[in-house]
Amino acid sequence: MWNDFRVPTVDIGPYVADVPDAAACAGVAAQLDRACQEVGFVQIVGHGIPERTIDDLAAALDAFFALPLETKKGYRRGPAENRGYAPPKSESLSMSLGVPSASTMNDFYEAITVGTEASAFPGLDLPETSYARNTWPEAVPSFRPAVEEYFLRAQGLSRVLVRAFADALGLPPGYFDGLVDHSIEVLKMNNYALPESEIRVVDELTGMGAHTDFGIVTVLWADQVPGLQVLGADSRWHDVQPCDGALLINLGDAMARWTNGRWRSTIHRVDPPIVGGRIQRRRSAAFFFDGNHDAVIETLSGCLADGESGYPPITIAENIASKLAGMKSGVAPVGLREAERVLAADTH
Ligand SMILES: O=C(O)CCC(=O)C(=O)O
Ligand SMILES: [Fe+2]
Repeated sequence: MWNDFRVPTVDIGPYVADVPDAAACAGVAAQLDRACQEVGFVQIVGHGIPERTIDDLAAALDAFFALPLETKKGYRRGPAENRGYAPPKSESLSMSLGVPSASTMNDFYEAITVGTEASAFPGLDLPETSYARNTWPEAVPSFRPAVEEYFLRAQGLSRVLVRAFADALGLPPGYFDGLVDHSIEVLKMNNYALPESEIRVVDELTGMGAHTDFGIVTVLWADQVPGLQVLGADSRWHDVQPCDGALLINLGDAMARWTNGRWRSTIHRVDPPIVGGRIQRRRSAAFFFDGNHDAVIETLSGCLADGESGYPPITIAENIASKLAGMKSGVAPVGLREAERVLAADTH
């Protein structure tokens, strides 16, 4: 495996501080700019999210996924609503890029998803499609408070990150604030586990298919079980595991579109981690900070190449809807340039 690849670590502490120090923030912004151009994945330390909050999230996730499958299935929602429980093999992430998986089998993760509801913004009359009501699993009473606490923290960190991104891109301070003040936010908690009986077909199994994330930035908590792989600029897949105490972040489609590809919406996937012939259970929680549903993503003037952009304007909600249709219903979006990158990647 190619060893030059590294996910840079950035201490976001100066931006989280009560009284930010301008020179320290400028240093952080410069590091972010470099990391976002070269890799599109960053390990964030100094994020200020208490260890206890993260431990409680992990415990909530464990308690939920330990429920019997039939109980969990009671929390399913329709394919147009990005909420509730998704059983193993009910979704295919590579189809969000329009790329069918080689095995034609869906991804084996199971997930439960919650997000910001329209009722959080009573004056705005937000559409239920992007801001659907949540289904909380009442069978695990500790789930909701633990997940809500983490959700608020991840939201706070995302808001800090987009302020740092504006600085890193040389934009006016707070440039993105008006585009994220009623942001679509979704926390997708993933469990990669399989019954013993299914392990024989391991060659055909995909934990989560290759995809880019749909929004602005994702805050990704993952345990340290291997499996996550990132497609580097060298067209090879690289294993990524978070360091102790770090949260991964990665950029989504909106950032690649705004910057005309200067910043990378990095393709990633999850392979089944197999140790001693057994699939190891792995858990993650991806907080997607997607931006206002009605914000138009149009390439920043400073990022046009000879006045041109490779990406036509699109609203945040339109982009997400086309991706979800691929992932949940198999309706492939067409002509996505990232699909070519997946097809060109080294197959190992
Ligand atoms: O499980 C992981 O580490 C990645 C999850 C992910 O990429 C996603 O939910 O979009
Ligand atoms: Fe992802």
